[in-house]
Amino acid sequence: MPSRHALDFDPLDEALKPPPDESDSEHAIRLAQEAEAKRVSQAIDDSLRAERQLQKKKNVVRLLLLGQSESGKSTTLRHFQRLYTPNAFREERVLWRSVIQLNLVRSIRTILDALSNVRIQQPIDSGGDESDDGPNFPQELDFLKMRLAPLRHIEALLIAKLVPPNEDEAISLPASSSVSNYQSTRSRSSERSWRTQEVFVRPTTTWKGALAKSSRANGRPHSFDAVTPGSRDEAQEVLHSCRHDIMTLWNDRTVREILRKRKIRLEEFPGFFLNDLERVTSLKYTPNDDDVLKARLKTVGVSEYRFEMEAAAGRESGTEWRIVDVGGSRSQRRKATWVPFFDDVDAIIFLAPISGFDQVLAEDRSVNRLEDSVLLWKAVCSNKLLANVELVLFLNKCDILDAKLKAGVRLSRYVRSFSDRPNDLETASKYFRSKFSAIHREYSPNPRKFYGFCTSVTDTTTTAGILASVRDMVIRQHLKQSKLL
Ligand SMILES: Nc1nc2c(ncn2[C@@H]2O[C@H](COP(=O)(O)OP(=O)(O)OP(=O)(O)O)[C@@H](O)[C@H]2O)c(=O)[nH]1
Ligand SMILES: [Mg+2]
Repeated sequence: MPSRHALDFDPLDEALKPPPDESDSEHAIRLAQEAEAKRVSQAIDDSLRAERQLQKKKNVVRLLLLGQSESGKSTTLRHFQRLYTPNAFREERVLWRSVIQLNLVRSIRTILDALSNVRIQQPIDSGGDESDDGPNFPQELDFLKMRLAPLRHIEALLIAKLVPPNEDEAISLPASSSVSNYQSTRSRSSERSWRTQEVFVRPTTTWKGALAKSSRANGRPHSFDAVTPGSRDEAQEVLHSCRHDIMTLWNDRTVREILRKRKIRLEEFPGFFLNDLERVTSLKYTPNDDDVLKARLKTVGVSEYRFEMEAAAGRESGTEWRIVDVGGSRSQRRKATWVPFFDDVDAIIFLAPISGFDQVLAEDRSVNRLEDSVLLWKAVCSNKLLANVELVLFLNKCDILDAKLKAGVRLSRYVRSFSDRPNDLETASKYFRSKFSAIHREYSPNPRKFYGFCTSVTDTTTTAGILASVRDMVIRQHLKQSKLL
Protein backbone atom coordinates (compact mmCIF):
# COMPACT_ATOMS: atom_id res chain seq x y z
CA MET A 1 0.00 0.00 0.00
CA PRO A 2 1.54 3.41 -0.98
CA SER A 3 2.52 5.65 1.90
CA ARG A 4 0.51 8.79 2.63
CA HIS A 5 3.62 10.77 1.77
CA ALA A 6 3.84 9.24 -1.74
CA LEU A 7 0.18 10.14 -2.55
CA ASP A 8 0.55 13.75 -1.48
CA PHE A 9 3.79 14.32 -3.37
CA ASP A 10 3.53 15.83 -6.88
CA PRO A 11 6.97 16.34 -8.45
CA LEU A 12 5.59 18.85 -11.00
CA ASP A 13 3.96 20.93 -8.28
CA GLU A 14 7.14 20.72 -6.35
CA ALA A 15 9.22 22.06 -9.27
CA LEU A 16 6.83 24.90 -10.09
CA LYS A 17 6.27 25.96 -6.50
CA PRO A 18 7.53 29.49 -5.78
CA PRO A 19 10.68 29.48 -3.66
CA PRO A 20 9.74 29.64 0.01
CA ASP A 21 11.79 32.78 0.57
CA GLU A 22 10.41 34.72 -2.49
CA SER A 23 10.46 38.50 -1.99
CA ASP A 24 7.66 40.81 -3.18
CA SER A 25 9.66 42.06 -6.19
CA GLU A 26 10.64 38.46 -7.15
CA HIS A 27 6.98 37.49 -6.86
CA ALA A 28 5.98 40.31 -9.25
CA ILE A 29 8.69 39.34 -11.77
CA ARG A 30 7.61 35.70 -11.64
CA LEU A 31 3.95 36.58 -12.32
CA ALA A 32 4.99 38.80 -15.27
CA GLN A 33 7.10 35.97 -16.71
CA GLU A 34 4.23 33.53 -16.35
CA ALA A 35 1.83 35.95 -18.10
CA GLU A 36 4.32 36.42 -20.96
CA ALA A 37 4.73 32.67 -21.34
CA LYS A 38 0.94 32.31 -21.49
CA ARG A 39 0.70 35.05 -24.16
CA VAL A 40 3.38 33.40 -26.30
CA SER A 41 1.67 30.03 -26.00
CA GLN A 42 -1.68 31.59 -26.98
CA ALA A 43 -0.06 33.29 -30.01
CA ILE A 44 1.41 29.95 -31.13
CA ASP A 45 -2.02 28.30 -30.80
CA ASP A 46 -3.65 31.10 -32.82
CA SER A 47 -1.08 30.92 -35.56
CA LEU A 48 -1.43 27.13 -35.76
CA ARG A 49 -5.22 27.49 -36.01
CA ALA A 50 -4.89 30.15 -38.76
CA GLU A 51 -2.43 27.93 -40.62
CA ARG A 52 -4.87 25.01 -40.42
CA GLN A 53 -7.69 27.21 -41.72
CA LEU A 54 -5.56 28.50 -44.59
CA GLN A 55 -4.61 24.95 -45.47
CA LYS A 56 -8.27 23.99 -45.43
CA LYS A 57 -9.15 26.96 -47.64
CA LYS A 58 -6.39 26.03 -50.06
CA ASN A 59 -7.93 22.60 -50.46
CA VAL A 60 -11.46 23.79 -51.11
CA VAL A 61 -12.51 24.81 -54.61
CA ARG A 62 -15.54 27.06 -54.61
CA LEU A 63 -17.78 27.37 -57.64
CA LEU A 64 -20.93 29.45 -57.79
CA LEU A 65 -23.80 28.98 -60.25
CA LEU A 66 -25.65 32.15 -61.22
CA GLY A 67 -28.38 33.06 -63.70
CA GLN A 68 -32.07 33.83 -63.88
CA SER A 69 -34.75 31.31 -62.92
CA GLU A 70 -35.00 28.33 -65.29
CA SER A 71 -31.57 29.14 -66.76
CA GLY A 72 -30.25 25.65 -65.94
CA LYS A 73 -28.22 26.15 -62.72
CA SER A 74 -29.58 23.15 -60.82
CA THR A 75 -29.34 21.05 -63.98
CA THR A 76 -25.64 21.97 -64.28
CA LEU A 77 -25.15 21.03 -60.64
CA ARG A 78 -26.81 17.64 -61.25
CA HIS A 79 -24.39 17.22 -64.17
CA PHE A 80 -21.42 17.73 -61.88
CA GLN A 81 -22.90 15.15 -59.52
CA ARG A 82 -23.46 12.73 -62.36
CA LEU A 83 -19.90 13.10 -63.64
CA TYR A 84 -17.90 13.31 -60.44
CA THR A 85 -19.90 11.36 -57.85
CA PRO A 86 -21.64 8.87 -60.15
CA ASN A 87 -22.43 6.36 -57.44
CA ALA A 88 -24.24 8.89 -55.26
CA PHE A 89 -26.05 10.26 -58.33
CA ARG A 90 -27.22 6.80 -59.38
CA GLU A 91 -28.50 6.01 -55.91
CA GLU A 92 -30.62 9.16 -55.85
CA ARG A 93 -32.12 8.77 -59.33
CA VAL A 94 -35.11 6.87 -58.04
CA LEU A 95 -36.07 9.78 -55.78
CA TRP A 96 -36.69 11.94 -58.86
CA ARG A 97 -39.62 9.78 -59.92
CA SER A 98 -42.10 11.86 -57.91
CA VAL A 99 -40.79 15.10 -59.44
CA ILE A 100 -41.13 13.66 -62.93
CA GLN A 101 -44.66 12.41 -62.18
CA LEU A 102 -45.58 15.92 -61.06
CA ASN A 103 -43.97 17.48 -64.14
CA LEU A 104 -46.04 15.14 -66.30
CA VAL A 105 -49.31 15.82 -64.48
CA ARG A 106 -48.72 19.55 -64.87
CA SER A 107 -48.15 19.25 -68.62
CA ILE A 108 -51.48 17.44 -68.91
CA ARG A 109 -53.18 20.21 -66.98
CA THR A 110 -51.67 22.79 -69.32
CA ILE A 111 -53.36 21.03 -72.22
CA LEU A 112 -56.72 20.55 -70.51
CA ASP A 113 -56.90 24.17 -69.42
CA ALA A 114 -55.95 25.43 -72.86
CA LEU A 115 -58.75 23.30 -74.32
CA SER A 116 -61.42 24.28 -71.86
CA ASN A 117 -60.91 27.94 -72.65
CA VAL A 118 -61.27 27.29 -76.35
CA ARG A 119 -64.47 25.37 -75.75
CA ILE A 120 -66.00 28.11 -73.64
CA GLN A 121 -65.30 30.76 -76.21
CA GLN A 122 -66.00 29.09 -79.51
CA PRO A 123 -66.68 25.70 -81.02
CA ILE A 124 -63.45 23.90 -81.73
CA ASP A 125 -62.30 23.95 -85.30
CA SER A 126 -58.98 22.81 -86.61
CA GLY A 127 -57.62 25.98 -88.11
CA GLY A 128 -60.72 26.80 -90.17
CA ASP A 129 -60.87 23.31 -91.65
CA GLU A 130 -64.47 22.38 -90.79
CA SER A 131 -64.30 18.89 -92.30
CA ASP A 132 -62.29 17.44 -89.39
CA ASP A 133 -63.49 15.80 -86.23
CA GLY A 134 -63.84 19.24 -84.65
CA PRO A 135 -67.62 19.30 -84.02
CA ASN A 136 -67.52 16.03 -82.03
CA PHE A 137 -64.53 17.01 -80.07
CA PRO A 138 -66.10 18.89 -77.13
CA GLN A 139 -68.05 15.82 -76.08
CA GLU A 140 -65.04 13.55 -76.43
CA LEU A 141 -63.02 16.07 -74.53
CA ASP A 142 -65.51 15.97 -71.67
CA PHE A 143 -65.15 12.19 -71.46
CA LEU A 144 -61.38 12.47 -71.58
CA LYS A 145 -61.39 15.11 -68.88
CA MET A 146 -63.60 12.96 -66.70
CA ARG A 147 -61.32 9.99 -67.13
CA LEU A 148 -58.28 12.12 -66.36
CA ALA A 149 -59.85 13.62 -63.23
CA PRO A 150 -57.87 11.33 -60.86
CA LEU A 151 -54.76 13.22 -61.94
CA ARG A 152 -55.88 16.17 -59.79
CA HIS A 153 -55.78 13.96 -56.75
CA ILE A 154 -52.37 12.68 -57.80
CA GLU A 155 -51.08 16.21 -58.15
CA ALA A 156 -52.15 17.05 -54.59
CA LEU A 157 -50.66 13.80 -53.37
CA LEU A 158 -47.31 14.51 -55.03
CA ILE A 159 -47.15 18.05 -53.68
CA ALA A 160 -47.85 16.73 -50.19
CA LYS A 161 -45.09 14.18 -50.69
CA LEU A 162 -42.47 16.63 -51.97
CA VAL A 163 -43.20 19.68 -49.86
CA PRO A 164 -43.03 19.60 -46.05
CA PRO A 165 -46.40 20.33 -44.34
CA ASN A 166 -45.39 23.74 -42.96
CA GLU A 167 -44.28 25.07 -46.36
CA ASP A 168 -47.50 26.88 -47.30
CA GLU A 169 -46.06 29.05 -50.03
CA ALA A 170 -44.33 26.15 -51.71
CA ILE A 171 -46.73 26.03 -54.62
CA SER A 172 -47.42 29.68 -55.10
CA LEU A 173 -44.68 30.80 -57.44
CA PRO A 174 -45.17 31.49 -61.14
CA ALA A 175 -44.31 29.09 -63.92
CA SER A 176 -42.90 29.33 -67.43
CA SER A 177 -44.34 31.88 -69.81
CA SER A 178 -43.90 32.88 -73.39
CA VAL A 179 -44.71 36.42 -74.51
CA SER A 180 -47.11 35.47 -77.21
CA ASN A 181 -48.54 32.62 -75.22
CA TYR A 182 -49.76 34.84 -72.44
CA GLN A 183 -50.85 37.82 -74.48
CA SER A 184 -53.99 36.01 -75.51
CA THR A 185 -54.78 34.58 -72.09
CA ARG A 186 -53.89 37.45 -69.82
CA SER A 187 -57.46 38.25 -68.89
CA ARG A 188 -58.53 34.73 -68.06
CA SER A 189 -57.81 34.52 -64.41
CA SER A 190 -59.02 30.96 -64.00
CA GLU A 191 -56.53 29.71 -66.54
CA ARG A 192 -53.73 31.70 -65.05
CA SER A 193 -54.45 30.74 -61.50
CA TRP A 194 -53.17 27.21 -61.79
CA ARG A 195 -50.57 27.86 -64.41
CA THR A 196 -48.95 30.40 -62.17
CA GLN A 197 -48.20 27.76 -59.59
CA GLU A 198 -44.86 26.09 -59.55
CA VAL A 199 -43.69 23.65 -56.98
CA PHE A 200 -40.44 24.49 -55.31
CA VAL A 201 -38.52 23.11 -52.41
CA ARG A 202 -36.02 24.74 -50.12
CA PRO A 203 -32.70 22.92 -50.09
CA THR A 204 -32.67 23.19 -46.31
CA THR A 205 -35.85 21.14 -46.05
CA THR A 206 -34.15 18.32 -47.93
CA TRP A 207 -37.05 17.07 -49.98
CA LYS A 208 -35.22 13.84 -50.65
CA GLY A 209 -35.24 13.11 -46.94
CA ALA A 210 -38.91 14.11 -46.79
CA LEU A 211 -39.70 11.56 -49.48
CA ALA A 212 -37.95 8.85 -47.57
CA LYS A 213 -39.74 9.84 -44.36
CA SER A 214 -43.17 9.86 -45.99
CA SER A 215 -42.75 6.27 -46.99
CA ARG A 216 -41.74 5.37 -43.44
CA ALA A 217 -44.86 7.15 -42.15
CA ASN A 218 -46.95 4.88 -44.36
CA GLY A 219 -45.75 2.02 -42.25
CA ARG A 220 -43.55 0.53 -44.88
CA PRO A 221 -40.39 -1.15 -43.76
CA HIS A 222 -37.81 0.37 -46.09
CA SER A 223 -37.17 4.10 -46.17
CA PHE A 224 -37.16 4.46 -49.97
CA ASP A 225 -39.74 1.82 -50.76
CA ALA A 226 -42.36 4.32 -52.02
CA VAL A 227 -40.07 4.99 -54.92
CA THR A 228 -38.29 1.70 -55.24
CA PRO A 229 -38.94 0.07 -58.61
CA GLY A 230 -41.49 -2.65 -58.37
CA SER A 231 -43.02 -1.42 -55.12
CA ARG A 232 -46.49 0.13 -54.81
CA ASP A 233 -46.71 3.77 -55.81
CA GLU A 234 -50.21 5.24 -56.10
CA ALA A 235 -49.18 8.10 -58.41
CA GLN A 236 -47.47 5.68 -60.77
CA GLU A 237 -50.47 3.35 -60.75
CA VAL A 238 -52.88 6.16 -61.64
CA LEU A 239 -50.59 7.48 -64.38
CA HIS A 240 -50.30 3.95 -65.72
CA SER A 241 -54.07 3.43 -65.75
CA CYS A 242 -54.59 6.83 -67.48
CA ARG A 243 -51.80 6.36 -70.01
CA HIS A 244 -54.02 5.61 -73.03
CA ASP A 245 -56.14 8.69 -72.39
CA ILE A 246 -53.05 10.83 -71.90
CA MET A 247 -51.64 9.53 -75.18
CA THR A 248 -54.95 10.16 -76.95
CA LEU A 249 -54.94 13.70 -75.66
CA TRP A 250 -51.34 14.46 -76.53
CA ASN A 251 -51.43 12.84 -79.96
CA ASP A 252 -54.76 14.36 -81.04
CA ARG A 253 -54.41 16.51 -84.14
CA THR A 254 -57.00 19.04 -82.98
CA VAL A 255 -55.38 19.38 -79.59
CA ARG A 256 -52.00 20.02 -81.23
CA GLU A 257 -53.59 22.59 -83.50
CA ILE A 258 -55.13 24.44 -80.55
CA LEU A 259 -51.83 24.44 -78.69
CA ARG A 260 -50.10 25.69 -81.83
CA LYS A 261 -52.62 28.50 -82.27
CA ARG A 262 -52.18 29.49 -78.66
CA LYS A 263 -48.42 29.36 -79.16
CA ILE A 264 -48.09 26.91 -76.27
CA ARG A 265 -44.93 25.03 -77.18
CA LEU A 266 -45.06 22.38 -74.49
CA GLU A 267 -41.90 20.70 -75.79
CA GLU A 268 -39.95 23.79 -74.71
CA PHE A 269 -41.45 23.89 -71.22
CA PRO A 270 -39.25 22.75 -68.37
CA GLY A 271 -40.02 19.24 -67.18
CA PHE A 272 -41.49 18.01 -70.48
CA PHE A 273 -42.05 14.23 -70.52
CA LEU A 274 -45.05 13.82 -72.84
CA ASN A 275 -42.88 12.37 -75.60
CA ASP A 276 -41.77 9.59 -73.24
CA LEU A 277 -45.24 8.53 -72.09
CA GLU A 278 -44.93 4.82 -72.75
CA ARG A 279 -41.78 4.57 -70.65
CA VAL A 280 -42.54 7.13 -67.94
CA THR A 281 -46.01 5.73 -67.18
CA SER A 282 -44.92 2.11 -67.04
CA LEU A 283 -45.32 0.48 -63.63
CA LYS A 284 -41.64 -0.38 -63.39
CA TYR A 285 -40.46 3.08 -64.37
CA THR A 286 -37.17 4.26 -62.88
CA PRO A 287 -35.73 7.58 -64.07
CA ASN A 288 -32.58 7.39 -66.17
CA ASP A 289 -29.80 10.03 -66.18
CA ASP A 290 -31.46 12.08 -68.92
CA ASP A 291 -34.77 12.13 -67.04
CA VAL A 292 -33.11 13.47 -63.90
CA LEU A 293 -31.48 16.23 -65.94
CA LYS A 294 -34.78 17.10 -67.63
CA ALA A 295 -36.86 17.15 -64.44
CA ARG A 296 -37.88 20.56 -63.16
CA LEU A 297 -37.85 21.53 -59.50
CA LYS A 298 -37.44 25.20 -58.73
CA THR A 299 -34.77 26.24 -56.22
CA VAL A 300 -35.61 28.61 -53.41
CA GLY A 301 -32.77 29.58 -51.12
CA VAL A 302 -29.26 28.28 -51.53
CA SER A 303 -27.95 24.77 -51.78
CA GLU A 304 -24.32 23.82 -51.39
CA TYR A 305 -23.07 20.59 -52.82
CA ARG A 306 -19.77 19.34 -51.39
CA PHE A 307 -17.81 16.52 -52.86
CA GLU A 308 -14.40 15.11 -53.51
CA MET A 309 -14.13 13.83 -57.02
CA GLU A 310 -14.51 10.07 -56.89
CA ALA A 311 -11.74 9.70 -59.46
CA ALA A 312 -9.51 12.37 -57.91
CA ALA A 313 -5.85 12.01 -58.72
CA GLY A 314 -2.54 13.84 -58.72
CA ARG A 315 -2.73 17.48 -57.77
CA GLU A 316 -6.51 17.33 -57.35
CA SER A 317 -6.52 14.61 -54.76
CA GLY A 318 -7.74 15.76 -51.39
CA THR A 319 -9.37 18.81 -52.95
CA GLU A 320 -12.92 19.37 -51.84
CA TRP A 321 -15.32 21.00 -54.27
CA ARG A 322 -18.14 23.20 -53.05
CA ILE A 323 -20.67 24.14 -55.68
CA VAL A 324 -23.28 26.65 -54.64
CA ASP A 325 -26.62 26.71 -56.47
CA VAL A 326 -28.91 29.65 -55.76
CA GLY A 327 -32.53 30.39 -56.62
CA GLY A 328 -32.58 32.60 -59.72
CA SER A 329 -36.00 34.25 -59.60
CA ARG A 330 -36.01 37.97 -58.81
CA SER A 331 -37.08 37.57 -55.19
CA GLN A 332 -34.12 35.23 -54.73
CA ARG A 333 -31.52 37.64 -56.07
CA ARG A 334 -31.61 40.02 -53.12
CA LYS A 335 -28.18 40.98 -51.86
CA ALA A 336 -28.60 38.97 -48.69
CA THR A 337 -29.05 35.76 -50.69
CA TRP A 338 -26.41 35.97 -53.41
CA VAL A 339 -23.70 38.32 -52.18
CA PRO A 340 -22.49 36.34 -49.12
CA PHE A 341 -21.33 33.69 -51.57
CA PHE A 342 -19.18 36.14 -53.58
CA ASP A 343 -16.59 36.21 -50.84
CA ASP A 344 -14.02 33.52 -51.53
CA VAL A 345 -15.36 31.97 -54.70
CA ASP A 346 -12.84 30.74 -57.29
CA ALA A 347 -15.11 30.82 -60.33
CA ILE A 348 -18.67 31.48 -61.41
CA ILE A 349 -20.64 29.69 -64.07
CA PHE A 350 -23.19 32.17 -65.34
CA LEU A 351 -26.07 30.68 -67.32
CA ALA A 352 -27.89 32.79 -69.89
CA PRO A 353 -30.68 30.83 -71.62
CA ILE A 354 -30.56 32.46 -75.04
CA SER A 355 -33.69 30.63 -76.19
CA GLY A 356 -35.67 33.05 -73.99
CA PHE A 357 -35.49 35.93 -76.47
CA ASP A 358 -39.27 35.69 -77.08
CA GLN A 359 -40.29 34.98 -73.48
CA VAL A 360 -41.03 37.05 -70.41
CA LEU A 361 -40.00 36.32 -66.84
CA ALA A 362 -42.48 34.18 -64.95
CA GLU A 363 -42.21 36.46 -61.91
CA ASP A 364 -42.45 39.74 -63.84
CA ARG A 365 -44.29 39.53 -67.10
CA SER A 366 -43.18 42.98 -68.19
CA VAL A 367 -39.54 41.86 -68.50
CA ASN A 368 -38.09 40.01 -71.46
CA ARG A 369 -35.97 37.01 -70.40
CA LEU A 370 -33.02 37.77 -72.67
CA GLU A 371 -32.94 41.39 -71.55
CA ASP A 372 -32.99 40.26 -67.92
CA SER A 373 -30.06 37.88 -68.56
CA VAL A 374 -28.02 40.63 -70.22
CA LEU A 375 -28.60 43.02 -67.31
CA LEU A 376 -27.70 40.34 -64.80
CA TRP A 377 -24.52 39.49 -66.71
CA LYS A 378 -23.56 43.17 -66.76
CA ALA A 379 -24.08 43.37 -62.98
CA VAL A 380 -21.98 40.26 -62.36
CA CYS A 381 -19.16 41.41 -64.68
CA SER A 382 -18.97 44.84 -63.06
CA ASN A 383 -19.22 43.65 -59.44
CA LYS A 384 -16.05 44.72 -57.61
CA LEU A 385 -16.24 41.82 -55.15
CA LEU A 386 -15.91 39.51 -58.13
CA ALA A 387 -13.13 41.43 -59.88
CA ASN A 388 -10.64 38.56 -59.47
CA VAL A 389 -13.08 35.73 -60.02
CA GLU A 390 -13.08 33.84 -63.31
CA LEU A 391 -16.42 34.07 -65.09
CA VAL A 392 -17.58 31.22 -67.30
CA LEU A 393 -20.57 31.97 -69.50
CA PHE A 394 -22.95 29.24 -70.62
CA LEU A 395 -25.17 30.48 -73.43
CA ASN A 396 -27.63 27.77 -72.54
CA LYS A 397 -30.69 26.08 -74.05
CA CYS A 398 -29.13 26.13 -77.51
CA ASP A 399 -31.24 23.08 -78.41
CA ILE A 400 -34.43 25.06 -77.77
CA LEU A 401 -33.03 28.05 -79.64
CA ASP A 402 -32.28 25.78 -82.59
CA ALA A 403 -35.81 24.33 -82.55
CA LYS A 404 -37.38 27.78 -82.35
CA LEU A 405 -35.39 29.16 -85.25
CA LYS A 406 -36.07 26.04 -87.32
CA ALA A 407 -39.80 26.43 -86.54
CA GLY A 408 -39.62 29.83 -88.22
CA VAL A 409 -39.51 32.18 -85.22
CA ARG A 410 -37.47 35.15 -86.45
CA LEU A 411 -34.85 36.35 -84.00
CA SER A 412 -34.71 39.81 -85.57
CA ARG A 413 -38.35 40.38 -84.61
CA TYR A 414 -37.28 40.41 -80.97
CA VAL A 415 -33.63 41.44 -81.27
CA ARG A 416 -33.64 44.23 -83.83
CA SER A 417 -29.85 44.49 -84.04
CA PHE A 418 -29.71 40.93 -85.34
CA SER A 419 -31.23 42.46 -88.51
CA ASP A 420 -31.04 40.35 -91.69
CA ARG A 421 -28.44 37.83 -90.59
CA PRO A 422 -29.27 34.17 -91.37
CA ASN A 423 -31.87 32.94 -88.88
CA ASP A 424 -29.92 29.84 -87.79
CA LEU A 425 -28.34 28.50 -84.61
CA GLU A 426 -24.74 29.03 -85.65
CA THR A 427 -25.20 32.68 -86.59
CA ALA A 428 -27.43 33.42 -83.61
CA SER A 429 -25.14 31.80 -81.02
CA LYS A 430 -22.06 33.55 -82.48
CA TYR A 431 -23.94 36.81 -82.36
CA PHE A 432 -24.94 36.37 -78.70
CA ARG A 433 -21.43 35.26 -77.80
CA SER A 434 -19.92 38.42 -79.23
CA LYS A 435 -22.48 40.60 -77.40
CA PHE A 436 -21.87 38.94 -74.02
CA SER A 437 -18.11 38.97 -74.58
CA ALA A 438 -18.18 42.73 -75.29
CA ILE A 439 -20.02 43.35 -72.00
CA HIS A 440 -17.46 41.20 -70.18
CA ARG A 441 -14.60 43.21 -71.69
CA GLU A 442 -16.18 46.58 -71.06
CA TYR A 443 -17.54 46.07 -67.54
CA SER A 444 -14.90 43.90 -65.82
CA PRO A 445 -13.04 46.06 -63.26
CA ASN A 446 -9.75 44.31 -64.21
CA PRO A 447 -8.98 42.63 -67.53
CA ARG A 448 -9.75 38.89 -67.43
CA LYS A 449 -10.12 36.06 -69.87
CA PHE A 450 -13.54 35.37 -71.39
CA TYR A 451 -14.74 31.78 -71.28
CA GLY A 452 -17.92 31.36 -73.30
CA PHE A 453 -19.68 28.13 -74.31
CA CYS A 454 -22.86 27.43 -76.24
CA THR A 455 -24.54 24.72 -74.19
CA SER A 456 -27.57 22.50 -73.84
CA VAL A 457 -26.98 21.29 -70.33
CA THR A 458 -29.63 18.59 -70.63
CA ASP A 459 -27.41 16.93 -73.24
CA THR A 460 -25.10 14.54 -71.41
CA THR A 461 -22.49 14.03 -74.13
CA THR A 462 -21.67 17.60 -75.08
CA THR A 463 -21.93 18.92 -71.52
CA ALA A 464 -19.47 16.35 -70.13
CA GLY A 465 -16.67 17.75 -72.35
CA ILE A 466 -17.49 21.34 -71.47
CA LEU A 467 -17.59 20.64 -67.73
CA ALA A 468 -14.20 18.88 -67.95
CA SER A 469 -12.69 22.06 -69.49
CA VAL A 470 -14.37 24.19 -66.84
CA ARG A 471 -13.08 21.90 -64.10
CA ASP A 472 -9.48 22.23 -65.36
CA MET A 473 -9.78 25.99 -65.63
CA VAL A 474 -11.26 26.29 -62.12
CA ILE A 475 -8.47 24.15 -60.65
CA ARG A 476 -5.86 26.35 -62.36
CA GLN A 477 -7.52 29.48 -61.02
CA HIS A 478 -7.77 27.94 -57.57
CA LEU A 479 -4.06 27.13 -57.51
CA LYS A 480 -3.24 30.65 -58.65
CA GLN A 481 -5.39 32.16 -55.89
CA SER A 482 -3.90 29.80 -53.29
CA LYS A 483 -0.40 31.04 -54.13
CA LEU A 484 -1.54 34.62 -53.66
CA LEU A 485 -2.92 33.88 -50.21
N1 LIG B 1 -34.07 21.64 -73.45
C1 LIG B 1 -33.30 22.13 -72.48
N2 LIG B 1 -33.78 22.20 -71.23
C2 LIG B 1 -32.97 22.70 -70.28
C3 LIG B 1 -31.65 23.14 -70.55
N3 LIG B 1 -31.11 23.56 -69.39
C4 LIG B 1 -32.04 23.39 -68.44
N4 LIG B 1 -33.15 22.87 -68.98
C5 LIG B 1 -34.40 22.53 -68.27
O1 LIG B 1 -34.94 23.75 -67.80
C6 LIG B 1 -35.56 23.54 -66.54
C7 LIG B 1 -35.04 24.55 -65.56
O2 LIG B 1 -33.72 24.24 -65.22
P1 LIG B 1 -33.16 24.41 -63.74
O3 LIG B 1 -31.77 23.84 -63.76
O4 LIG B 1 -34.13 23.90 -62.78
O5 LIG B 1 -33.11 26.00 -63.64
P2 LIG B 1 -32.53 26.90 -62.46
O6 LIG B 1 -31.63 27.89 -63.09
O7 LIG B 1 -31.96 26.05 -61.39
O8 LIG B 1 -33.86 27.63 -61.97
P3 LIG B 1 -34.23 28.17 -60.49
O9 LIG B 1 -34.03 27.05 -59.55
O10 LIG B 1 -35.65 28.62 -60.62
O11 LIG B 1 -33.31 29.34 -60.25
C8 LIG B 1 -35.32 22.09 -66.16
O12 LIG B 1 -36.48 21.34 -66.45
C9 LIG B 1 -34.17 21.68 -67.05
O13 LIG B 1 -34.21 20.31 -67.37
C10 LIG B 1 -31.17 23.06 -71.89
O14 LIG B 1 -30.05 23.43 -72.23
N5 LIG B 1 -32.06 22.55 -72.81
MG1 LIG C 1 -32.53 25.69 -59.45
